[in-house]
Amino acid sequence: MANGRIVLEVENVRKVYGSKGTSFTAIDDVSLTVRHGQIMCVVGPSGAGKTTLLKCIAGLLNTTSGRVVVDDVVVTSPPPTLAMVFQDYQSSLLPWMRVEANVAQPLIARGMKKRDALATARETLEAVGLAGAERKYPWQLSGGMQQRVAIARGLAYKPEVLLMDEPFAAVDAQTRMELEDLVLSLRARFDITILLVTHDIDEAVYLADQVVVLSKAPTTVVDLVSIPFGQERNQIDTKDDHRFSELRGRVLGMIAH
Ligand SMILES: Nc1ncnc2c1ncn2[C@@H]1O[C@H](COP(=O)(O)OP(=O)(O)OP(=O)(O)O)[C@@H](O)[C@H]1O
Repeated sequence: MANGRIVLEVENVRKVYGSKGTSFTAIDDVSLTVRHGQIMCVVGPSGAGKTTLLKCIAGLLNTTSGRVVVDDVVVTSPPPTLAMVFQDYQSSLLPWMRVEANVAQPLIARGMKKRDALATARETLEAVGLAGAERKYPWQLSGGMQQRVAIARGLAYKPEVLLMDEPFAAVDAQTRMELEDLVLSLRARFDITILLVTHDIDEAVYLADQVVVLSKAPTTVVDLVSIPFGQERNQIDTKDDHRFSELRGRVLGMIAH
């Protein structure tokens, strides 16, 4: 895994909002390299430019300078091999569409036949633990289940890279742990690469192969911390490992200063 090919490169990205006089430098200079199959977690103080960075990677915002390369292609618009899952699952799902239609809709928009899109949607819903919920409406599901639908929607068109922006910030602690374990299982099942922004240092250390620590704005990379737990992790043993608390302390120390 550590030797996987590079699927995402952020090269000296700088992002300045506004224009002269009222400009604000959100990102000063950030470079990252993400390899196939990795989970990379991005942490940093509030306002550190984490969402700005994800939007630049997703092709939703232009960089001021520097560039993002996904699958060897320089990003100038949303890359077809990349999907994004947001914290606010309610606004990413359409309330008047059944769950399976919510997942199928982006596939149909890309030209897949409706029947095939629905079949793929059902398969993906099964993979995120939602078999049986296909014909429900999003508002009939719990918050955690709605976020699973949003994840299925991102996964259904088989992206190379999944970007997640604080995906579990709006759910309770128990659901959060279940969703974290879902992320670990999806990495293995879909053979994807994941870049996840979180405020939760425990979550970052639990999920990541590498944790990127950002400074406050104007943002730079303070450190890149390698996490040595491999692919097999569980909420009890991994968090009981003495290295877990050491790594958490190290990351927290960098954010607090
Ligand atoms: N459209 C915009 N115009 C001007 N400034 C902006 C804009 N969007 C974000 N900013 C500023 O850029 C900085 C980084 O914002 P961003 O949302 O990327 O940070 P963040 O690390 O995701 O924050 P949080 O952890 O609070 O979610 C903040 O100071 C924010 O106020």
